[in-house]
Amino acid sequence: MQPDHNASSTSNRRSSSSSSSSRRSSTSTFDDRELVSEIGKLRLAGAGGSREHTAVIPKGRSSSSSTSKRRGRRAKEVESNSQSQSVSESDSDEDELSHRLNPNPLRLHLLSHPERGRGVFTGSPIPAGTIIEEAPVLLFSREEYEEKKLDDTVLGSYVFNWSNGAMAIGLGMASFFNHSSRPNVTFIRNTPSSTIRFITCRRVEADEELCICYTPDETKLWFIPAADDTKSLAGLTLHGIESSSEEDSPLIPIVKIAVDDLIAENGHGEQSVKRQAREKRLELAKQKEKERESGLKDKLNTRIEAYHEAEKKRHDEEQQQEQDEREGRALALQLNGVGGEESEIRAPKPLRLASSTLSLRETSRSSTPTSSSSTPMYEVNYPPLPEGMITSLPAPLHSEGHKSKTNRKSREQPAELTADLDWTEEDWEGTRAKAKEDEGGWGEVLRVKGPAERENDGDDDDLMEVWALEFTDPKMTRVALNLSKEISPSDERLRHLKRVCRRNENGQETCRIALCPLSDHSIEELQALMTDFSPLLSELTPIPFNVPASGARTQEQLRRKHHIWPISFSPGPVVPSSSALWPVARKAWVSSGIRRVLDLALQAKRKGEIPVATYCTSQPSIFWPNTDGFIPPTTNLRADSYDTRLSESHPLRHATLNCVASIAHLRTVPPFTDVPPTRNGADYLLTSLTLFISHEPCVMCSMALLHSRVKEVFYVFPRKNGGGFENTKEGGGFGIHARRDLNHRFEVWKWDGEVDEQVRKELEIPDDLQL
Ligand SMILES: C[S@@+](CC[C@H](N)C(=O)[O-])C[C@H]1O[C@@H](n2cnc3c(N)ncnc32)[C@H](O)[C@@H]1O
Repeated sequence: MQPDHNASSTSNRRSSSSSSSSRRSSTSTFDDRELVSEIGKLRLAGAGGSREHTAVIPKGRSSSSSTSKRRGRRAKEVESNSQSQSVSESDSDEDELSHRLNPNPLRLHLLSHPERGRGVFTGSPIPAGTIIEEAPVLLFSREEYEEKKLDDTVLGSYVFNWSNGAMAIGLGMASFFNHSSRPNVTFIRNTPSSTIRFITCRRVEADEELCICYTPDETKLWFIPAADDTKSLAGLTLHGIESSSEEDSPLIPIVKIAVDDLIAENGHGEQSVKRQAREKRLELAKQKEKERESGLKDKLNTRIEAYHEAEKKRHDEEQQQEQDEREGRALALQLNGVGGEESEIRAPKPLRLASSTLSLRETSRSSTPTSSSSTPMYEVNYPPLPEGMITSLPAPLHSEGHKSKTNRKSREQPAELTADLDWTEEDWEGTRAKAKEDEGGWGEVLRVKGPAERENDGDDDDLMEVWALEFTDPKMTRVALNLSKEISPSDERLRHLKRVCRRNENGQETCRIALCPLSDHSIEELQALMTDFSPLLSELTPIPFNVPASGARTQEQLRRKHHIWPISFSPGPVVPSSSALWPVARKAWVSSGIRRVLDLALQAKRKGEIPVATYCTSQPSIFWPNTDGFIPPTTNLRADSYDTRLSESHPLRHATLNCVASIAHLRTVPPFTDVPPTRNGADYLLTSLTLFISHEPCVMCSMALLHSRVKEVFYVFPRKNGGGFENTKEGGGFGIHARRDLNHRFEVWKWDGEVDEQVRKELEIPDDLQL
């Protein structure tokens, strides 16, 4: 048994163990029990130094009558001693006495399971946290273990990994705990005392098997684990308590016949038999899996049928209910002395009230001009609702209801088509000239890069630190390279780097191998890994080395960065860092948008609002990008808005959300109604539109913009806390506009030109306010 360990040596063991364990069951049960019994005695006599309960397996085979008498006596002792076998049991003399009288209070015993072989079972419930056993171990050094080829013997299935590569055979019950992926017993190795402590990790019921987890990774097991049913006792053979013969065990014939058949058929050596036995087992396992799958299919079909039946029942009930209601209404009409045509009642459909709460009133037919005026119309009057209770949801954004009246409080900012930006190229040139004169004025904008853009653009000369190995002996290259692939296989952060860097330094070729980012390991960890990997590497010391943080997108970058360390070259558009290369017209247009939102924010402040304002518009067509996949914006669609949380006493009336709502509303009125939305609410889309905003939006608003598929955003004042865009290399901020893990990206630009000091002061807002 090699819990969570020794993966390398399990594979050669796999072939042998199950068949050997089965044969063991048939031949060595008696000896095992004897051994366990002796250990039990030793420990009870105090030789093991432990006073915890120890399983005692009676020596030899007794007659079944004497066994059952002993069982009966034991059961009584257990009952009189109660179930309190927990770790915190008191140390009194009385306990000692009861312990001596009752050597197996947990009524542990071995049973043979058809698939798992022998296992430890309990006759009484055991609370969680109970120490089952403190088992002494026999230790083997790894060399001794491998040299003596213990792995190829029966013992191979019973070893625990110990510390420093040593292996241990657990005595007592330790060797008989079978594996379960949902164990009820856990174990702790105690190296100073060379013992393993087994403790229940949950309550164990009477007659349940006690199992430990050999390894959480079941692919490392050297046998095919049987289904996890620690409670199934059916057909099991008792070991130790009742007499058992080899033939009793259902395990023995199955495997024995399999192995014997193979020997008879092939006459090959032991290895071949083991291999074929394993194949046979695999076949059996596959067959079982098939059976399980077909069982699942059956179950699924049953569930589908049950679902259909339930659906049908529900449908029938609904029909019945509707029928009842129709009859009830007709009756009510008759009682009120009006014509009983059920089709004339106009009751709102979704609300169902008991018919006794209904009253009818006549309404004027004139409200429905298309109906004939001869027949009176009736509406159902519901009892009055408590005052202030909202009786309907706000109408969907793209609906008649929204345009006419809604139950929402009327908006202070009705969605209106706002004025276009007022700009000319001359303005820009003028402001630039003036800016020079005054050393102020309007300036450029800077690109705010999200994490996905920074990874790709290769537009910077940033460096990152890695651990590298440096050597001059070319023979080291292979082993060092293999180590680097082992330490950081396909590491995203190193994808742009070539692993090997060769340089001719001072007339000698020096080779460096990049191992991993510096932060991944301490030097001590790395050295330990290197020594483990190959003795050749133990002579080298890893050094921290600066390498380019990204690959190259242009020839110029390649030349520059390659000088430091060889990197990959993936030509492509570089994300510009500023507006410096833009046409003057676009700069002028953007600066007028910025001016607009600052003016609007000042107006909001005058109205007593939080001074944050937005302006959303489409780019003039002369700026439309000439790229595949560009969807032209809805031209002339423009809205502006500011924060109305204070005036509307509504926590969600942030400037950005107001602006998205205004655009959505505008799309529902002429002249933007010609293209109906594909689905309800699709009007919220800001596809290919540009948004100007005075302050960096909060995370919620940034997500709303992402959701709305905005094309680009310009803002003036960054946020210290809680902004959705700014994202530093050190990991601050969210960079919501360009993340690998989100499904839309948009450009974000920050105004880097002058802002009048007075305006800046007026528009200052506390850092902790969400915008
Ligand atoms: C440490 S021994 C456990 C006692 C063993 N059942 C016996 O009869 O001696 C480990 C062996 O038990 C068997 N075994 C343990 N857990 C099992 C499981 N969940 N399913 C099938 N066989 C299991 C395997 O043959 C394994 O090599």
